[in-house]
Amino acid sequence: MVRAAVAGIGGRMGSRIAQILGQTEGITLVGGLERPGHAAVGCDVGALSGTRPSGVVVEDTVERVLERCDVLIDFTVPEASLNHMKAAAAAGRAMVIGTTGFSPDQQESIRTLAQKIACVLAPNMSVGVNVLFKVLRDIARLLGPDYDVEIVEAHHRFKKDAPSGTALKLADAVAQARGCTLEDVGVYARHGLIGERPREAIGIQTLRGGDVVGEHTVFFYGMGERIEVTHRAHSRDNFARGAITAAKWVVGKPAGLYSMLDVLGIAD
Ligand SMILES: NC(=O)C1=CN([C@@H]2O[C@H](COP(=O)(O)OP(=O)(O)OC[C@H]3O[C@@H](n4cnc5c(N)ncnc54)[C@H](O)[C@@H]3O)[C@@H](O)[C@H]2O)C=CC1
Ligand SMILES: O=C(O)C1=N[C@H](C(=O)O)C[C@H](O)C1
Repeated sequence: MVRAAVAGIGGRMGSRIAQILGQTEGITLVGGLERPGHAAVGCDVGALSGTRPSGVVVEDTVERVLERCDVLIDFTVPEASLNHMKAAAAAGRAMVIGTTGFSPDQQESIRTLAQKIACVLAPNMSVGVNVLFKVLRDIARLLGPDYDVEIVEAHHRFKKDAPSGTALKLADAVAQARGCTLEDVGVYARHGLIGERPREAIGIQTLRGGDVVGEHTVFFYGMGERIEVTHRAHSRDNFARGAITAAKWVVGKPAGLYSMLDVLGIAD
């Protein structure tokens, strides 16, 4: 039985993961972590997962949580996830990180820490989006440079980072397929007399509002036709199930940084 703990257990994703974990075989919720002062601190973890009270409460220090788990599932904020990963590396515990919005320096730190522990890092844990990551490369390669790529993502009003981690990874997949880097061709805003569209640009636009769970569309605009590929999340359950699948998969794996493509067995 895999022993999992959830960081950010009082949040939108963390609370849903706790509930679904309570109904999943082969894995059990043994701990929860929240930021100091959060209302969930001190609450019974079993009650949060919809099972019977366990006598284990949500903590506000990561070390105490790591003592009793095999894997820490983290959906928090970038700075917290990185601190949790440092602690997990010191304690020798695996991690699943769903948090998005890491800076390039923070991503580099994650790569370094993953030399010590096994870690699944994925901006989107749904099966659909991960299949899209793969398929998109083929579409981009087959269409070639004559098709203009624009990506539009929409999320709820509470989301803190933009563009979404998923949109950035979709854009990166297209850039790689075209033999360039997102750093060179990403266009994140347009305003004013900006001139004609550079052929190689990959536009990434962000919408925020209401309770939109998560929507991503990749447009391939040609002359006289276009392809639109859209993924819509109907709820957070697919992300939560993906995170739990990743947690069961990563325990016992050699140290390294893994993606959901590895978990799903569809990596190149
Ligand atoms: N990879 C994926 O499939 C998905 C990733 N996400 C990402 O997950 C992250 C969280 O998203 P939501 O759950 O919607 O946000 P949220 O704001 O509802 O939850 C985040 C939780 O983390 C807690 N937190 C903050 N600092 C902490 C600390 N130092 N220690 C422990 N807990 C701390 C907050 O109190 C909050 O309860 C975001 O970066 C989001 O983009 C969201 C959905 C799916
Ligand atoms: O913050 C969210 O809600 C989501 N974030 C992820 C991202 O940034 O890509 C994934 C999902 O779309 C929901």
